[in-house]
Amino acid sequence: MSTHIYFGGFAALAIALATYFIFTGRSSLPSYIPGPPSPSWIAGNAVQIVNEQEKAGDLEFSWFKRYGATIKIKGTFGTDILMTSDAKALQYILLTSAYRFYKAPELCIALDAMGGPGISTVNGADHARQRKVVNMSFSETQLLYQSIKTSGNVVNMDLWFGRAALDALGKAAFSYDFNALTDPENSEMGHILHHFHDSTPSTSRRLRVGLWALEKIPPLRNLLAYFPGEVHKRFRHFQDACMKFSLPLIDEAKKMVDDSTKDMLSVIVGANQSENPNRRMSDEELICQAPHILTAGQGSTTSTLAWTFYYLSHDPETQEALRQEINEVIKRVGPEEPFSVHDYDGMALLNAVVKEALRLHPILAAIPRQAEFDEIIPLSEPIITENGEKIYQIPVKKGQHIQCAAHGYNRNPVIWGPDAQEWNPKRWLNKPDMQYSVGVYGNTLSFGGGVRNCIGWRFAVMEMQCLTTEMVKKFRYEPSVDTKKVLPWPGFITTPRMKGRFHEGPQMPLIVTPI
Ligand code: HEM
Repeated sequence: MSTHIYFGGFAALAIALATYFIFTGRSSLPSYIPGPPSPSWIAGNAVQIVNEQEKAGDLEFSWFKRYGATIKIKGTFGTDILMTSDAKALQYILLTSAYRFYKAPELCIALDAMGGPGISTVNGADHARQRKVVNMSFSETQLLYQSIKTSGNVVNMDLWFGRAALDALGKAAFSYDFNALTDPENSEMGHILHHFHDSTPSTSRRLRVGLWALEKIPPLRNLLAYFPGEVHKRFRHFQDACMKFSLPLIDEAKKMVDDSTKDMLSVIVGANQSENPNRRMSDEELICQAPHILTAGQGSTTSTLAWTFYYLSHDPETQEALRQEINEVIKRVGPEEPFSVHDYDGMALLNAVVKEALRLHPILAAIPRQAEFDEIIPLSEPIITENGEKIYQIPVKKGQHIQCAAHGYNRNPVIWGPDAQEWNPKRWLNKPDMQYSVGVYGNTLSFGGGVRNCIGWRFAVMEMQCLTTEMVKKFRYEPSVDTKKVLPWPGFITTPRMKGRFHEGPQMPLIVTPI
């Protein structure tokens, strides 16, 4: 049976390839847009971004430095990709145009394989419908977080933050205890998520070609269920674990008559039931929200927190100033009183530290989009052609693939100044208004932008404010001998990993001393 399926799959792939090369032109973008040479016709520059750099973003920076803020790179089978770190172009693509640029199909297929068709992978009217219902859960949620425990002198802060972020998300999103902090050995979800992105090769040529084929020949997606690979098994395990805990919660929430439980999932279920029946999410759509919230919310917050403490450990002056800021709030509100949202938002240095870590380490290296119509994209940094002409607008055709470069924009010196590559939280203390609006928090691209920006950004910021405050109040941080070997690994999401020891999972080994 499966031999027939694979044979059929390969035959369809061969036909699609032949059709593609006969009927499509090779270059979809104007020839004056500069860009790096492609090392591979099959996989293009896209594979280089993950395979040929030690630190996420370095390669893209070298291209932007050489060719300008908007460039052309190559995707699978020689297709053109427009990659931009230009503020005006990003504002146009992500905010002004809303659903005229869809999330790129390649990414939706990969995310579907992880968590099924939920809010992160649907487009257009379906996205607007799901987003409306899911949005309510984020406006009503109170942040819950665990008390802090450490086990020794050198602590893998990424592992620790991963557990804290999972438990906080479990309580706030599902009123469910994953016991990642209290019983880490037996927390199934804790284990799955800590190694979730290990070897997720958004990297290899095979994967690129596979995603290309799945995009061009949708029936091939039915074969995914038979795929034997390790990564795929991990995703299936994750989806099964999500079903196990979320199905009973959804059933219970449907029966609830009052709205006393304010976790995200029950708010989503409740909001869905009060929706016009034609606009309601189906049970399948409801079930898929849990894996999407977990995959989108846990690793991202964990890595950002790990980098925040990496920089604080290297910057004792800021660490101490932050401790003082925390102590001033404690003096004002009282030693036993919890800080309010207003207190956290009023802590200038705390927010500067969180914004600077987010700016330097966006979780998604690029936010991929695809034009749904022919478009003219405006630029603030012109392309200068070989004969010196300045180009301020680029025409793109329906179907054009675009990469909104998060690293590139977040460290673009035209926007952030000559020290854009450096850790400098003070830049946020007196920051002038920016000319273009791109992102929701500090105007970085780290939470995306526009109609499908990060729905959990406020939750993530609160979580990072709370955990950073608690951890700085109680402990002091210094780099360990291994800290300098930690690199931002450019996988499906960027995670901190030890050089040459990627397979061990995300790590941030710091010396932690109780105060
Ligand atoms: C530091 C933490 C986080 C970062 C850096 C981050 C980043 C992002 C980015 C860049 C996107 C946009 C992707 C795109 O446009 O293609 C996104 C979307 C999303 N995020 Fe986050 N995120 C974080 C935390 C969270 C949390 C805590 C949650 C849930 C509790 C969450 C839930 C989501 C969801 C559901 C989407 C899809 C929204 C949609 O497509 O409408 N994120 N996130």
